[in-house]
Amino acid sequence: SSGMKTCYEFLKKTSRSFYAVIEMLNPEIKDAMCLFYLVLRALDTVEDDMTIEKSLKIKLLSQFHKFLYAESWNFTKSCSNDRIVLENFSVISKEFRHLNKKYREIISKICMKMGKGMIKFSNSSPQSLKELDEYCHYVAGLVGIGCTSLFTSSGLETNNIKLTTDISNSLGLFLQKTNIIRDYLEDVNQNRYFWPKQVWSKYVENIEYFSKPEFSREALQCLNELITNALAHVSDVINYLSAISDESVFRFTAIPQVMAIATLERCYNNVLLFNGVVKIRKGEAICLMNEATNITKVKLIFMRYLNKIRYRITARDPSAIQTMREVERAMQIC
Ligand SMILES: COc1cccc([C@H]2O[C@H](CC(=O)N[C@@H](CC(=O)O)C(=O)O)C(=O)N(CC(C)(C)C)c3ccc(Cl)cc32)c1OC
Repeated sequence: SSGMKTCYEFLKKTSRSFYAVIEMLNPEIKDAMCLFYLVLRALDTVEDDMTIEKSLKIKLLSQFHKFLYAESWNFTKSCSNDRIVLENFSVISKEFRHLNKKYREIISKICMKMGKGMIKFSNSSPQSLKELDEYCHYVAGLVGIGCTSLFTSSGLETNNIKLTTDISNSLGLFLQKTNIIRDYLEDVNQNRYFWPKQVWSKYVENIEYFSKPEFSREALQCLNELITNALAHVSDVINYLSAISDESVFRFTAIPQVMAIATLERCYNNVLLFNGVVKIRKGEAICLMNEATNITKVKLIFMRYLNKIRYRITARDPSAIQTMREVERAMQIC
């Protein structure tokens, strides 16, 4: 339909690389996944927009799942780069209402839970590793759980006994923690602090000090501790991908995960993260997209990056033993 074509245009504008990945999906769930992504992007845009007055933001987050059924609802007061999905939300929600009921129920339930979780963290960022897991569950783990429900309810993935809520949650946490680790400088520059205080306060008095050269040793120690925490999810990621049977679902799910392990490896013990953005090169990303076609190749990709991290672990790093343990545990699964 023309409405769906417009939605794919929105997807292309909000995330070129993810647009390419969704394009590969089985036609049975392609539209549902495109709309799921756009609806989540709209919700995330509300949460991210610091110009929206607090009480209005809380109302929007708690009501969001109902806007899916509010025919003409749009939000024109956002100044975010992704405001296009809010200003044209009525186009997205119209297509959403044409989806099969089983997909609509999954998407609206995830939005309701995510909105509630975002409200819970609207006044304070995660203070501990436990709160970081809780926050990441709300903004990313629920996405993994929602995607898994779409895969299984579509009939494309039948052995859903292995695709449990817990390991689906881990896929989201692995991606979100990698983004939080990678985006240290961008977030701190916007006064957004996702690195838990209980961790960074072991190394410095103020998280901004990590960008000062005289604190680069402490910065690296904190960075390596957070990367070690993220690596604990790798075994769930590999177990999840091992249980996928549909080829297009496999690629759609595996590509972001291999990007994440490559990003974590680039970030490990890398002081450049505190004064610039550490991203994998375009060429490497394209290679990874083409390589992540089956579980054997994905295990080899993970082994390659886990080995590169292992060779860079230095004995004087306080997390060295824990990092080695997580890397070896992950390598055993691969
Ligand atoms: C089984 O679970 C999944 C299977 C496949 C893909 C994703 C996951 O991958 C993208 C991949 C993506 O969107 N990558 C970005 C690159 C970047 O963010 O740097 C992009 O391509 O723009 C991603 O990052 N997020 C955002 C969250 C991490 C918050 C979940 C995301 C947002 C909405 C949806 Cl429907 C899906 C995803 C899954 O979710 C875990």
